[in-house]
Amino acid sequence: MTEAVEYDVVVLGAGPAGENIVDRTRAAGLSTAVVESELVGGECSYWACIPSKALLRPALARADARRVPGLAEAVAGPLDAEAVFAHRDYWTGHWKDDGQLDWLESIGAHLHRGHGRLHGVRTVAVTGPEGEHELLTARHAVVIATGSRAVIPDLPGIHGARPWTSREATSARHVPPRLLIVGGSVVAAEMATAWQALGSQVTVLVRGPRLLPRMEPFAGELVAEALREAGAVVRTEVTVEAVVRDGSTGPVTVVLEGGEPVEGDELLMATGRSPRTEDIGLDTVGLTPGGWLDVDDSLRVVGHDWLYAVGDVNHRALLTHQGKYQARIAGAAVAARAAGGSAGAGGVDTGRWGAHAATADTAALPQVVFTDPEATAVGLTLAQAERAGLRVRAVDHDLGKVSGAGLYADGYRGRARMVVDEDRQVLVGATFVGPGAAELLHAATVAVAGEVPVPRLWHAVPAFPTMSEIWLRLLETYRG
Ligand SMILES: Cc1cc2nc3c(=O)[nH]c(=O)nc-3n(C[C@H](O)[C@H](O)[C@H](O)COP(=O)(O)OP(=O)(O)OC[C@H]3O[C@@H](n4cnc5c(N)ncnc54)[C@H](O)[C@@H]3O)c2cc1C
Ligand SMILES: NC(=O)c1ccc[n+]([C@@H]2O[C@H](COP(=O)([O-])OP(=O)(O)OC[C@H]3O[C@@H](n4cnc5c(N)ncnc54)[C@H](O)[C@@H]3O)[C@@H](O)[C@H]2O)c1
Repeated sequence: MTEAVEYDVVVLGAGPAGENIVDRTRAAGLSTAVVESELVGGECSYWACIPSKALLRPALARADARRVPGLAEAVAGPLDAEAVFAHRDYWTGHWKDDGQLDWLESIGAHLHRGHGRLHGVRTVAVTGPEGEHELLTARHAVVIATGSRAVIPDLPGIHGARPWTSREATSARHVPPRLLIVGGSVVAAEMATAWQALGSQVTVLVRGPRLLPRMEPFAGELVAEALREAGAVVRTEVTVEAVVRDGSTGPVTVVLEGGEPVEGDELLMATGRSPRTEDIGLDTVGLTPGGWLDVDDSLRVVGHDWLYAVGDVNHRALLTHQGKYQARIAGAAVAARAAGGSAGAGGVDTGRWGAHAATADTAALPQVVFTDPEATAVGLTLAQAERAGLRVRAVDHDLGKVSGAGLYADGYRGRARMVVDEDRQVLVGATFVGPGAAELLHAATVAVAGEVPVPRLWHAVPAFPTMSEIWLRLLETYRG
């Protein structure tokens, strides 16, 4: 081990959350090093958001075009899978991180390639690609941004069956004739949409009663309906008991409870994530390896005033934009504390919606699921608001009844809901499901995070004829 190199801040993991904390702490004038064991840009850039959206965009564009009179006939044919893969490969930078390295250099951050582990308080040990060792110390903070990985449940036969995880599902170079997907949440719904459009016969095996269980029930129902119309099989309330695959290239069989076999050519396990914390030296600072990291609202690990955790690893919200938000908040908090501010005193504001509190993680969390139809939501669902003890009223409206939606697509199908806190007269949640609904979401995020009073929303006039007129219909329904 060579002599320790000292920085103000050391970041473990250069995914979107890690990159953003580097950016914020550098902007505050702190010296920052980041340790990365794979590719700078993280899961999101190479095996998650970016490649999945590159695969989905042609599928959604074709679905939209097929609903436009005068255009539908021109897009009746199959997608050109090779061209779609080439588009995906371009967006992942062909799984090289050169572009991100240029950016790190341009902001004066130091990259240490290798596997990082905590080595006691404010210290990180790095094992490089050739087995070389480095020791980094941090004057102010160490930030853990090591993300998450796919979980494969321990079913009989599963490992010999070489299932796909989200990594293979986003980077595959061939279209399997039959793709089985186990899971019913976001990865399952998006990958079913993409691969069915690319030409696979997709079967989704959902343990629960519907797709997208964290959203309003109508979201999963509309997405399942559309998947079925596209030719996919969506089965709910089924339990997978075992997986069988003989040989290296043969078909794979999923055995359901009761013994029913379901055969496919590939199997995607879209069954959730676990934190990458089992081998990052947590035990050297009194924390338990392998778990999600418990943080306060300024993203500081509970009980450690020098240790922060941002992004998936803290389990507050497993979304890129939210990890980046946390990184902006934590970066500002690290800088304020380094400048001498302390909690409750000058410079550090950890109150609700304060500069150093990630309040939106719990009060205004937005998500877009890029299925056909798109399923988008911010804040609380009706059920979540009721569970939180709020006195709420939900109002729904058919999105297809708005002129903008009708013009967008023939036979437009979609639905919207807003959840109003009756005591405070503000929105605490909103959901829009329909083709093109992704771009409706941010207005709702502003209304929820801004706690805009419902009477004031009447003065936010949506342009005619856009889909945003759904806001007027929701307000009218609410007024009765
Ligand atoms: C298929 C799929 C699609 C998704 N699509 C979206 C989407 O459209 N929108 C969205 O908001 N979210 C999406 N997500 C979620 C999103 O990918 C994650 O929330 C996001 O990547 C988390 O960022 P992160 O920086 O916390 O972690 P990661 O992106 O996982 O990055 C962590 C980095 O840390 C590195 N690392 C780990 N351990 C060490 C160590 N010991 N030493 C050094 N380096 C280490 C890793 O190599 C990695 O580069 C998707 C997820 C999946 C699986
Ligand atoms: N567009 C987006 O924003 C986007 C896209 C993809 C992923 N993500 C994020 O990535 C994270 C991971 O997504 P995900 O869908 O992999 O995980 P998830 O945790 O959202 O859902 C996992 C699902 O798998 C099911 N499951 C678990 N074990 C099972 C088993 N043995 N048999 C059958 N079903 C089982 C669970 O019931 C659950 O519904 C999520 O937090 C998601 O928000 C976001």
